[in-house]
Amino acid sequence: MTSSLTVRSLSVRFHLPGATVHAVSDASFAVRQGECLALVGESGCGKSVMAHALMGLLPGNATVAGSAWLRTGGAPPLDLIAAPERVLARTVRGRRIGLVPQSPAAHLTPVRTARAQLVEALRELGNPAPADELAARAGLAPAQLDRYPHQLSGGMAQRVVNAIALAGDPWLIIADEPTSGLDRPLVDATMTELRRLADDGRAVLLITHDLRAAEQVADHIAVMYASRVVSLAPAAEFFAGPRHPYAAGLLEALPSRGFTPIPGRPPELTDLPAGCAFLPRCDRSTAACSHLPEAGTEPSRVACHHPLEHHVAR
Ligand SMILES: Nc1ncnc2c1ncn2[C@@H]1O[C@H](COP(=O)(O)OP(=O)(O)OP(=O)(O)O)[C@@H](O)[C@H]1O
Ligand code: NI
Repeated sequence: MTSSLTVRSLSVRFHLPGATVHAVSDASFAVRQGECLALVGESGCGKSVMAHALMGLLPGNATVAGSAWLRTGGAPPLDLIAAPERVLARTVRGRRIGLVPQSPAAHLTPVRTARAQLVEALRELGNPAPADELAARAGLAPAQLDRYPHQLSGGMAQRVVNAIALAGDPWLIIADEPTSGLDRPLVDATMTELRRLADDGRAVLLITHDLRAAEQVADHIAVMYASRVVSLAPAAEFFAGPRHPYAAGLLEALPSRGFTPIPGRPPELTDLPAGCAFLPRCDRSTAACSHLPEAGTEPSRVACHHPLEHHVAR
């Protein structure tokens, strides 16, 4: 059986005094063996919260609903949302799923060298591979590993956490902005490495603002807007002509496509409308849009009452 992660109707709420943050709403998608799914969307739309929900890393004021079934060869299927913390800690985090955290510097211990932290991860996860080898794959020279976190540039710290995420040889790699602070050649190298991991029979969930990087590596593109996955499409289709007006807007905002920003701002996640959250920014909206659009069906899903036509030959 093909290994996969299948997320169904995942919702995450944060309870604050006097307000509820709707960080992830009714998200469904799958990542299969050999595939890379890129998750894109503006800052604050819920991408990292989704990653943390899958890893069991949400804070105490969060409630989670839905399911996320992890099926990988040999091990019994596991619903990451229902699984006890003990099981996630012992069998999932670092082992079946490796997370590249979004803020590398915050995840490194200041008083120990990068090497000490990578060696510890390898030992804990029972991986006999030499630290230098893992580091080299992440684009780090052995001498750079001997530095303390404050002696690392942002790009080097990024590469250290990328290497640590792979220390347990995980089946799924969730990479949350793995290229922030990296220059183009290192972005390309990181994407090549992620592609290699997927091609080796693993799976990659890439969270990124960098659509150009996503285009290099992803098989499918999921777009989040205001806590919802509003579009999910094969990458070739997405880049040829996205059907969701928000997805189209994201592409038009790229420097290579004219740099036209989407006017307006996303709504507050404490105060989401009942209908389409993109309505106030959308030039295709009608009265129908005050009702929530259906999520659509795979392989090319578009949660919109008035999707754009696309002209890709099927
Ligand atoms: N512990 C928390 N308590 C309350 N709200 C939170 C908490 N953690 C995250 N949020 C809120 O959840 C929303 C989604 O945040 P998230 O970090 O997932 O965004 P993101 O899509 O990853 O953005 P970026 O691209 O900037 O990383 C934000 O509005 C954020 O303020
Ligand atoms: Ni984030």
